[in-house]
Order: sequence, then C-alpha cells, then structure tokens
Amino acid sequence: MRWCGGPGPAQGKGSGPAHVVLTLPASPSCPNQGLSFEGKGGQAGVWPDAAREGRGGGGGRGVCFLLSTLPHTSDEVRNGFADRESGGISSALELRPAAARRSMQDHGAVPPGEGAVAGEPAQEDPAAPCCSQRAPALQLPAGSGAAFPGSSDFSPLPELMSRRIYGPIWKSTFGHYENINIGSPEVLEQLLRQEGKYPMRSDMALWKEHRDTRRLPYGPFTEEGERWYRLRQVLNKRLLKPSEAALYAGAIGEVVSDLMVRLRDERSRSPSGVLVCDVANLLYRFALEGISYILFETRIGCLRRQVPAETQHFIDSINLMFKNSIFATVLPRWTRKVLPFWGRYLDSWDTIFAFGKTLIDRKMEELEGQVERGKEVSGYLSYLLASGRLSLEEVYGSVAELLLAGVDTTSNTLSWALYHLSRDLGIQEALYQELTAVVPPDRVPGAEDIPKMPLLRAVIKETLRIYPVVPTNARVFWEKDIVIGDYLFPKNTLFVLAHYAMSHDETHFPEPERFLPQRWLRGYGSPHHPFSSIPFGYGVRACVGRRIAELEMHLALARIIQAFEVRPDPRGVEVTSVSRIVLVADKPINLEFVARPAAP
Ligand code: HEM
Repeated sequence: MRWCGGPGPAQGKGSGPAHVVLTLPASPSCPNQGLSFEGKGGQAGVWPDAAREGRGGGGGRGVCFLLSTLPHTSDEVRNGFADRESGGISSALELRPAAARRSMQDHGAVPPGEGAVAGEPAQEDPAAPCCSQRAPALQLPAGSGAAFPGSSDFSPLPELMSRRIYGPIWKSTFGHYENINIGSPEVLEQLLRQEGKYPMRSDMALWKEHRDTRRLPYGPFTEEGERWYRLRQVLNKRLLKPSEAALYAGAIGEVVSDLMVRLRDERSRSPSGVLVCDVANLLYRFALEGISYILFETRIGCLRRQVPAETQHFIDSINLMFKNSIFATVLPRWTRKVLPFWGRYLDSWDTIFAFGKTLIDRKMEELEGQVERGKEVSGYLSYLLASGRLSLEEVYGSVAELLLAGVDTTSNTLSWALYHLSRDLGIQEALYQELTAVVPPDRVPGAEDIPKMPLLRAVIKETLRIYPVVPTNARVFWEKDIVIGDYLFPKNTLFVLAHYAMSHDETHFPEPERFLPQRWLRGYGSPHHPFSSIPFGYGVRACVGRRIAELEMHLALARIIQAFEVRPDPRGVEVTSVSRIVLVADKPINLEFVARPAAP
C-alpha cells in the first residue's frame, strides 16, 4: 500500500494563480432582439459584455458554481502552464502512474488497455492539440478600459485531453490546491462507493462567507456534516421521488403553456416569422418561472413580455453574484478592500435572499389566513414551513440555494437538446412519431405520458452526456483515508471528478461527439459503465432537484416538438460548449420553429 500525500482544500482559501486571462465572447447579432430583458443585467460601462450577460439568462451564471469552478479551473491552469514545468504529476505525488495503472488493473479498476499515464500517451493522436500550446484560459485584459470583464469562458476540452494523456487518474494544482483528478468510471465507482454518511463536495468557502458575514443560515450546498444531513432529510421529501415530483406536473404544465405563448410571440416578431434568437434566454426565463412557482407557489412573471422590475432586479443579481464570484475566486483577498467586486458580490447575494424572503413571507401570511379558515394547504413551501423541522431562517437559506440551482441547469440542457434535434431531423421525426403515438394531437402531454416515451427520455440523457451541465464535480473525504487500487489517499484529499472527460470517452461511448439518443434505448448494442455518465451526481449528496428538472425538461420538450418542427439557424451558425461555471453555448443558439399542423 502506498501513501499518497496530498493536502486537501484546507490550505487553499481564495488565493489564485498569478497569470489570468479573461476571454470576451463574441456577441452575434440577431434580427429580432429587443426584448425588455436584453441589456439590463450587467452594469453598463463596467462590464464590457453587459448586453450579452444581461440578457437575463442562458449565459450560464451557473449554479453549481463551486462544484465545478475550482476543479475545472485547476485543470485549465495546469494544462496551460503548471505541470509542464514540473515534469508531470507523478513526481509531485510520489505516485508512479504506470505502477498505479498496473495496480488498478490488478484490482480490476481499470480494464487493460484503458487510459494511459503521464508521459505515456493513451492514444497516439497526431491531430490532438498539444496542451502546452493552448493559450492560457484566463486573462485580465490590460488597458481594455474595463475595470472588470464579466466573462470567463473555459473550454471543457483540456479535461478530455488530460484524460487521454494521463489515463484514469492524475494530479493537478491550482494555487495552493492539489487535486486528484478521476477520469475513469471504474475508478470513480471505487471512489464514490467509499462515501460516508455525510459526503462533502468542496468547501464552498465563498458562499459560506456571505452567509457568515450576514449571519444567514446555510442551505443544501453550503451546509455540511450532520446539519446537512438533517436539512436534506427535510428537503428530499416531496422532491426526490418521481411520484412526488409528479405532484408538480400541473404547475409545470401551466408554466410550459406560458413558454409556448412567449415562443409563439417571439417567432412571430422575427422577420421570417419563425426564428427565435437565443433560445437559452427564453428557456432561462421558463426555468426560473418554473422553479419559483414550485418553491414559492407564486408566479413571478418571467414569461411576460415585460418582466416585472422586482423579478428583473433579482435576475440581474444572480448574474452579478456569479460574475463577482469569479473575481473573488481568482484575485487575492486583499483586493476585496480596494476593488468593488467583493461589495457587489455580497450585495447581489443580499438581493437574492431578500427576493426569496419577500415571497416566503408573503406566502406565510397567505397560509396563516388559509389555516385560520380551516383550508388545507399544499405545495413545497407550505410543506417546508409546516414541517416544523426547519426554522424560518433555515427555510430562507435553503430556498435561495434551491432557486439558484434550478435555473441554468435545466435551461441549458433544454437548449442543447433543441439545438441537436434541429440538426438531426431524423431523430426529431422519430421523437414526433413517438409523441403522436402516445398523445393525441388535441391533448397536451402530461407527466403520465413520459414513461411511455423512451426516446424523449433518451434525448435528455444523451444531451446531458454530451453536455454535462456540471462538467467537473468534486469530493473531499474528510472523515477517512481513501484507498483506490493500490494507493492510499489521506483524508481531506480533494478529488476532482472529470465527468465531461468520462462521458466523452470513446471506450464507453463510441463516436462520443455524435448525438445518438438511441444509445440509451434498450437493445442498443453498446452498454456503458453505469458511472460513465452521471449528470446529476451520485449518492446521498446527488442533485435534490433531479426529478423536478427531468419533469420540466420532458414536459417542455414534448410540448415544443408537438407544436413545432425545430430547424437550425438558417445562417448555419455552429455552436460549441464552453464551461462558464456551468457548461453553456459559446454563442446564442438561434432556431426556427415551424408550426406543425393541428397542434393543440
Ligand atoms: C439538468 C438539470 C440539473 C442537473 C444536470 C443538476 C446537476 C447537479 C449535480 C451534478 C449536483 C451535484 C451532485 C453531487 O455532488 O453528487 C447537483 C446538486 C444540487 N442540485 Fe442539481 N442539477 C439540475 C437541476 C436542479 C434543480 C432543478 C434543482 C432545484 C430544485 C437542483 C438543486 C440542487 C441542489 C440543492 C444541489 C446540492 C445538493 C446537496 O449538496 O445536498 N438541481 N445538481
């Protein structure tokens, strides 16, 4: 047994790499822009890409921020400049990768021939770009006139390259952090099966700092240990089982109907009468409306043509919170006193909490009246408030985090699904045929129809395989040392779970870049490892909103395909993914929605 000394995240609070390059995205124009939503988000003059970022959504302010930012960034940084100089990961870790690989094969963790090790490429691929030639991922533009640029796009590809070069497990560094990256489902399974009762993702220090500064309680993302467990026990109920999530089908259906109205309105305002620009923006509004309706039992008007000012302010604050988080992550702590980002970061969180609090308080008053009148109360918030297991403060903390988690995730996934369906009319037609076989043309699809539509579910699974919203996740085993194959990792080692690399690995998914939903259908020839694509995470710490997200995505997709044939942007714009905290499109996705005859 080897001892692999690797300090965990405890030493790494907040200090970032010295070289940082921020890239600014292009902002393609669109003939039918001009919604009230556009251009309000960032602070003009401060954020050079304010108009794009301020479109209210779709751009991926991303939720599971600290799930993915740190590990992903670390990989970028390592590929850009760190490890090449140090001569590879193995020396620093005293973990000889070739031996590691052998030992993992001995233990059945890695099939022979899979992966490779540092200095020993897994596959000869002369066309593959060399990691050391990549431009560094982050850069503060000198003299750009911008105090702080508002974007930090990372390509998810370096993770894939690292996986190809180094094999199933490799080390990377980021500032003071040392990460152990897991790039094979077999090893991932070994790791995750050792999870204890209270798994820890990462220290979430930045979010915790806001709660601590403002004396607010932690939510499911920030809480740890026994307190997290108690919180999850309450939150899981009425959310986690498909049958429980189905209780919200009516509410989601209502919001999907409004989405369809807005979609029709937007396409009718385009010069061609069928084009919708930046569908991710529209779907962001759908997702926010949907999750708010479920959480607060109140409509907040995201799908109105004119978004209410209060709601718009809240959306802008989410945007600003994520933007300023990036600076708080990469800039040294002392800059918080002299630069405005830290104040803005805290202020935007305050707005997010205040928005939730107002809606919760309003609901409480309503409920008190209902209870006084002897009326039965239902709904998720009512359940949380009436459970007697959370203080009101804890409800405020949890709802704010649930709200944030439930927007970019579903909206970006839906956008990618539509993008691919528009480019593969054969699959889209098969989906339409499946739908019409289950749902008569004069009825809208409901939750009860979804189990009868395997292709619909496969489309979402395949979308999440190609675009895992959270491309890298993390785990810190703080309770015990961890054994993987022949190696012992001391407790507090930070493990980075390279989900993007795993779900793009041709060993498990032949032709990994192709959108092939049929992979997920019974009888399809090539089975894959169960840990090769786990977009909602794993175990007791897995996504609490999974069933709600699936229901939202299935119902919305079914309704859209029932009503429209979705066609690509006639200008033939190719879109690729970038990791902007969550995995998002590198440019707006514009699609044509051509009405089908006889849709309800
Ligand atoms: C496509 C949609 C979504 C995807 C792909 C997704 C993915 C994830 C992933 C990968 C995690 C980390 C799990 C782990 O560490 O094992 C997570 C955590 C979480 N998600 Fe989601 N999510 C989605 C939608 C939602 C929605 C709609 C909600 C809210 C209702 C939500 C709430 C949460 C919360 C609160 C956590 C933290 C759980 C904890 O730490 O205990 N997610 N999500």
